[in-house]
Amino acid sequence: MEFKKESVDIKYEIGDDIGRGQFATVKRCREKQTGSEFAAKFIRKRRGGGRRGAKLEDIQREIEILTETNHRNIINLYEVYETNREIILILELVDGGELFEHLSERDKLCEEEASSFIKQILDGVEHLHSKHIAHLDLKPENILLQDRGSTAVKLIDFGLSRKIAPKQDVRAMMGTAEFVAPEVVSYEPLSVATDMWSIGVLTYILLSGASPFLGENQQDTYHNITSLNYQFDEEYFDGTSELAKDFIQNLLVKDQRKRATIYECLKHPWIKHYLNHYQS
Ligand SMILES: COc1cc(-c2ccc3ncc(-c4cccc([C@@H](O)NCCN(C)C)c4)n3n2)ccc1O
Repeated sequence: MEFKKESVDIKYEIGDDIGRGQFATVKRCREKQTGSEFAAKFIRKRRGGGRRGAKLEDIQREIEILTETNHRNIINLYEVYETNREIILILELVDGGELFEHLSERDKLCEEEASSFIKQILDGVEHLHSKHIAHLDLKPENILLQDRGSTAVKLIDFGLSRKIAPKQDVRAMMGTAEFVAPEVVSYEPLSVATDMWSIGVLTYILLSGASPFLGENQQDTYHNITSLNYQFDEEYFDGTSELAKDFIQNLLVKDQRKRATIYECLKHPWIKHYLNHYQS
């Protein structure tokens, strides 16, 4: 995708902030010609030897991934602008807020609803994994709802995503402690299976409102992850089906080769069974 050099203000009216990343701000914007609304992600470029700002190669990686993907559960990228200080991504606007803001109004979801949300996340992740793309930052704030009152899910923030060919050795220490897989904590090779662990953590939280590995501090959280220190507390999981727990247990597996794949998850009865009752 070409990086347009003219000012973004010619075509778009820039609105309020809707979200912030490490080196980026996401703002609402409106195309002047049509009145259509979009999200504009302003990413500060790293300049000189400094550490502030995003590396151009990381920005380009997200753009390549967003350009290659085309799926209803993955955010759509329309245009890219470049100034000497910033790269600006013009993206599909997602107005429903974070899935977990929706959850916080409910404390926890019934299994049909949780299964429907997870099914949509699985559909988006299946599209990524079929192209050997790992998201590597699947966490609640990167799962948005299309509109208020909608149950349509969109995955955002591909800032840490990587194309990882099978057998390729990619290591990195990144992501948010609560959701990272043991191989991230131990700085071992990552793969698309790293996303599957995060889906296990997300499912656990959607069903219980509790976070399986969260400790007093990052150290404790990492230790809980590498020692598989989690349980289905009766206090939170009373009444949760064995199928749902089996789905989670197939994902919170230390050896990534033994972890359920996206394809196995899509065939799991906890996903298939509820599909009939609760079309997303
Ligand atoms: C943050 O990085 C990305 C954001 C987006 C993106 C695209 C469309 C879009 N519409 C709305 C949002 C967005 C981004 C961040 C936060 C929020 C908002 O839901 N969070 C509300 C804050 N909450 C704590 C009140 C909404 N986005 N974010 C896409 C790619 C990215 O790498």
